[in-house]
Amino acid sequence: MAIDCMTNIQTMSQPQKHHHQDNKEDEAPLVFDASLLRHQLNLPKQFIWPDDEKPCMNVPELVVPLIDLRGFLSGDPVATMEAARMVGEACQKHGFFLVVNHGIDANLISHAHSYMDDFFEVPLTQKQRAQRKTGEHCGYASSFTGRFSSKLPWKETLSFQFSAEEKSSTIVKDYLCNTLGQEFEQFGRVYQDYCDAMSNLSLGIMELLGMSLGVGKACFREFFEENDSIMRLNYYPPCQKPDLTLGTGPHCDPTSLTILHQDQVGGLQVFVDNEWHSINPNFNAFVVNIGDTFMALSNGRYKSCLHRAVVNSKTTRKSLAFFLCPKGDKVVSPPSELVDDLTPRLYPDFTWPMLLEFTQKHYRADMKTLEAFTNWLQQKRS
Ligand SMILES: C=C1C[C@]23C[C@@]1(O)CC[C@H]2[C@@]12CCC[C@@](C)(C(=O)O1)[C@H]2[C@@H]3C(=O)O
Ligand SMILES: O=C(O)CCC(=O)C(=O)O
Ligand SMILES: [Fe+2]
Repeated sequence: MAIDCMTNIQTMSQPQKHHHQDNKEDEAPLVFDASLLRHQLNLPKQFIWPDDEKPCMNVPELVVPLIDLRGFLSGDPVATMEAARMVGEACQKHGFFLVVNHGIDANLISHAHSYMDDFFEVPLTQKQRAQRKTGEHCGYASSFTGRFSSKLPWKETLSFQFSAEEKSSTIVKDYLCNTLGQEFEQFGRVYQDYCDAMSNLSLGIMELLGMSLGVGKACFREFFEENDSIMRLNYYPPCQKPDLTLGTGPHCDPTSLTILHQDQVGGLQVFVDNEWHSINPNFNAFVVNIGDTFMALSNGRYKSCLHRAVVNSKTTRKSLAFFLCPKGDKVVSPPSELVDDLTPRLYPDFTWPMLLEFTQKHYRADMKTLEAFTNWLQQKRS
């Protein structure tokens, strides 16, 4: 069956029912164990996506600027202005861009990918030591079986909290060691270093975003200096029917800025101009995208764009996602320079924990999240 790649946005904007609301009692809870599922001829129905959301594999490549950060990182003013201009242009269009010469050690990136196997290739029961609990966003999740009962993603994830509050925080290493055991100490160290590097890089990108919006380089850098971010390891096992399911369903990141590193397999797609486009792998580059929280901080000038990941029948795919989030007590409110009679406030003040609570409890994040969240806040406040 040929599936039209022009997706029906209306369908994707509906809030999704939670598992406990629509799971039939006579159905055994589903467990995503790739080592067992790969021997089944057919996918369990929960993984089969509706026709208008099924993936298309051969999609056009998205034209995204490749932004060279070398000049910016070494303090060259001309190169910095050019990088800021390119960032601004991409963020007004779709919110996705690539950065190269970003200063992150290639060995650290390689280790961050290879250490994923140490975790995801152990038996399910061992991974479940870190089981993500309902209502929480950290820990191990095999698909999202505990949260949703349909349109399940073909993936496993391990997520953990990062805090940039203290200079030498070991929050990532401690969490991983404490939940997975002492044998994961080196594993913990790798992701602690990786998160430290990502937090640093995101502060640099915040400078460029501030310059591009005409509010100065310090504005957003200072706002995010004490970030409480989320790191997620995405592990997509091969799937016998990749044309029926998705690795990550269409969504907009509710967070502020995402820095993603994908391996050489490919699968990331972005919805631009009513069509899905691929962002092809490039080991030297990080894929950066604006999330809903930054869209609100920019008073809607910069876009948080719908994206998804497709899977394939041959190879496991891995991606590393660092989701920059403001510290919990920071009020998300656009700088006054971005608000005037022509461009009045689009969203009310909020804090990141409020938006996180909303998306976790009430909504699967999509293009209408901020609108739905605004209505929910207004109802709650009246
Ligand atoms: C299915 C989903 C998981 C997610 C919420 C979402 O609806 C789409 C975005 C996902 C994400 C990415 C950033 C971190 C996270 C906690 C968030 O706020 O949005 C996760 C959500 C999650 O894992 O629950
Ligand atoms: O794996 C990918 O390429 C995308 C993952 C993603 O969008 C996410 O984790 O929010
Ligand atoms: Fe995402």
